[in-house]
Amino acid sequence: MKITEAERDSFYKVLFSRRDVRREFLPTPISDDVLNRILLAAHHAPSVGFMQPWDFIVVSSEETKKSIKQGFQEANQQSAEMFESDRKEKYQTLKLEGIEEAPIGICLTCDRSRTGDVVLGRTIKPEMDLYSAVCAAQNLWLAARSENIGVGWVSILHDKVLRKSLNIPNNLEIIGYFCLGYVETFQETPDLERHGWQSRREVNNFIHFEKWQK
Ligand SMILES: Cc1cc2c(cc1C)N(C[C@H](O)[C@H](O)[C@H](O)COP(=O)(O)O)c1[nH]c(=O)[nH]c(=O)c1N2
Repeated sequence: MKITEAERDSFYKVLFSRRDVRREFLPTPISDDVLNRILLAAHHAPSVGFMQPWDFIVVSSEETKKSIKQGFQEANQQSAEMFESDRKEKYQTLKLEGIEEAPIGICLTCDRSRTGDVVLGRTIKPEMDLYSAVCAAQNLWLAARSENIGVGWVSILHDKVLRKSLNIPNNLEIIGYFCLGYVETFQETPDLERHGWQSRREVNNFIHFEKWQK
């Protein structure tokens, strides 16, 4: 199956207009059909040895979101302390989650023993299963964007908060917690760039030919 030029352009449009969303969420519900398409897209990510090591825990309960939000607030305070003066002040002005505003949260986990101990492709580099689960995260993010749904990855959370709130067994690795919701608009530039925290760097600085160069 060949991709037409128009389809290619649509794909890049989705990819380049994807944003990490924390503040623009609308309360509009996400239908089961839409959610299922997004989760199916995530499930079609590549995975080492075709392990498919992921689970997706879909959260819509306000009470659960509240307990996760509380965990975020604690972790965020702790995180702010790690930055020096000016940076710390700036950090405290950033909005770094949309846990309660987003109609749906999804926690992505990785079952490192899903297909046994010895896995094709993971024999030498054991972290490959975690990377596979992250591929599912990216698929989810892009599929959501193609549905005009914003996604925000919240990693300022201790695992124990998610384990307790979502009943996640200790043998599962927690990859991430994602906030999903329709948005009024997708910003053109990342939040961190618009708020002067970090800008996009020039891609040519990171491309090397033949050998790595300083
Ligand atoms: C693994 C991981 C973890 C996080 C993020 C991303 C990724 C990949 N990002 C989002 C991040 O800040 C964002 O992707 C960059 O700023 C670039 O912006 P766009 O995603 O292009 O909008 C993120 N953002 C945020 O507000 N709170 C968070 O806890 C996190 N955590």
